[in-house]
Amino acid sequence: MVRNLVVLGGSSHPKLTETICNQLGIPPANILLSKFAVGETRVEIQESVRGKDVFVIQSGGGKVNDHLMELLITISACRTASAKRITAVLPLFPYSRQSDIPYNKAGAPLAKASGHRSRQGTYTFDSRPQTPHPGQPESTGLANGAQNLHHQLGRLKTEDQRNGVSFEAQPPRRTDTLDSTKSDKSQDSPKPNGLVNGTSKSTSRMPAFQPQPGYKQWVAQAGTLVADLLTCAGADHVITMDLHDPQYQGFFDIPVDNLYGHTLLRKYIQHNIPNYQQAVIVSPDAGGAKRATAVADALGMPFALIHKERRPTQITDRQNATMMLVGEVGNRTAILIDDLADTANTITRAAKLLKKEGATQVYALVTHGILSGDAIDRINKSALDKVVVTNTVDQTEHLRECPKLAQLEVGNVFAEAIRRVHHGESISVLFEV
Ligand SMILES: O=P(O)(O)OC[C@H]1O[C@H](OP(=O)(O)OP(=O)(O)O)[C@H](O)[C@@H]1O
Repeated sequence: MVRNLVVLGGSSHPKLTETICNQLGIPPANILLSKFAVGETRVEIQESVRGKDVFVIQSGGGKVNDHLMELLITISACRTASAKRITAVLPLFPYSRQSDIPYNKAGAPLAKASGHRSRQGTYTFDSRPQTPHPGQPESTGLANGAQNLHHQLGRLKTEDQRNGVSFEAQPPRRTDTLDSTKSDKSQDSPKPNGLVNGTSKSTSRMPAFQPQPGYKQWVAQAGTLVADLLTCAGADHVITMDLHDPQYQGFFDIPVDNLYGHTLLRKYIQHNIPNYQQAVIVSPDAGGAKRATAVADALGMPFALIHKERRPTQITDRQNATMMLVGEVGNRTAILIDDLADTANTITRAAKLLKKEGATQVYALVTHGILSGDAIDRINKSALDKVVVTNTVDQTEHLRECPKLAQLEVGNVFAEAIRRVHHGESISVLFEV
C-alpha cells in the first residue's frame, strides 16, 4: 500500500511512466504538458501535491533540452505547491557526459596546440611572459617577459603618435630583479590615480588580448550546471541509472541513487547466450573497463579490452580513432558491454575489429540505447549480430527499424527503487551485481 505517493511523468517516455505506475499499483498524476506558441514549455499539475512524496519521471535522449526544461519547471511547480519531497527520476541522466572540462590527451584545454605552432613543432609549455629566474640574460635591463610587454607598449606609443596622441610609454619595471637599485625602486613606487612620475598618462590602455592557437576561450561545464539547476528548481533526491561517470554524483549536494543496469545485462547473458561461459566480455573502451569487468567477474568469464588510441572529442575524430584489442577473442562469442550507444560508432567499429580478430559472434549489451541520427542504419549494416539495450530511452521506433535490436525492461527496477525510497527502505539490494 503506497500512501501520499505521487508519480508525475514527463513527455520523454510515457510508456516507462505507465510501467512504473502499474508496478506501484497507482495511476500517474494528472499533468498538462504543452507549449506556448513561442515555443516555451508550459506545465500544469492538475491535482494537489501538498505534503506528498512526489517522483517526477523524465529521461534524457530525444529532445533532451525540451525535456530538461520541462523537468525543471515541473519540479519547481511541485516545490511551490508545497510537496513534501521531490525526487527526480532520470533513467538516462541528460548531460552526464559533460561532467568535466573536455580533456584531450594532447594536454589540458589551455595547453592544446592545434594551430601553426604545433605544425612547426615549436610549441612549448613555457608561460608567456616567462617566469623570471636568477641568471637569465637581460638585454634591456628588463626582467624576462617584461621585454615583450615593453616592445608591445612601444608599438602602442608609435600608433598613438601616428594618431596625434602624445603618449610616452613607460617600460614596466620590476623591483625583484637582481640588479635593481634604490633609484629604480623610487621610480617604481605606485602613484595615485594612474599618475606616473607625477604626470597623468593613459595607463589604462593595454594591448589587446591575443589568444594563443588552441586556446579555448570558455569551456562550459554543463554537468555542474545541470546538477545546480535540478537542486535550484527544488529536487531533494535523484534516482538514475548507469551514470556515464559515477563520480558525477559528487556534483550534487542532494542524495543521488545511481542504479546498476549491468544486473539486467548479466541476466540476459545467463539466460539468452548459449554456452556463455565460453564467451568473452569485451569493453569497447578504457572508460568502460570497470563496468565490463564487473560483469565478467560476476559470471566468471574472460575479459578483453579495446583501447582507443586517441581519445576523440568530435565525431570525425571518433571515426578516425585507432582501435586496438588487448586480449583473446578467437573462436569465441564476444559480448561488448557499454553504458550507452549514441551514434553507435563505438560498438559497430568494435564489432568489426572483433570479427577481424576471429570472434564468431558479436553481441553488444548497452544500458542506454540513445541511437541518434543514423545509428540504426549503422547497426543494421554492421558486423554486430545482436544489440541489447534497456528501455531507459524509448525504443519503440528503434525496435521497428532494427531487427538486431532487443530491449530489456527497466520499469520494474525503477518502480522498486521508488517504492523503497518512499518507505525509507534500503535500496542496496538493487545495487547487487
Ligand atoms: O555511440 P557513440 O557515439 O560511439 O558513443 C558511445 C561511447 O561514448 C561514451 O564514451 P566516450 O567516447 O565519451 O569515452 P569515455 O568512456 O572514455 O568517457 C560511451 O561510454 C561509449 O563508449
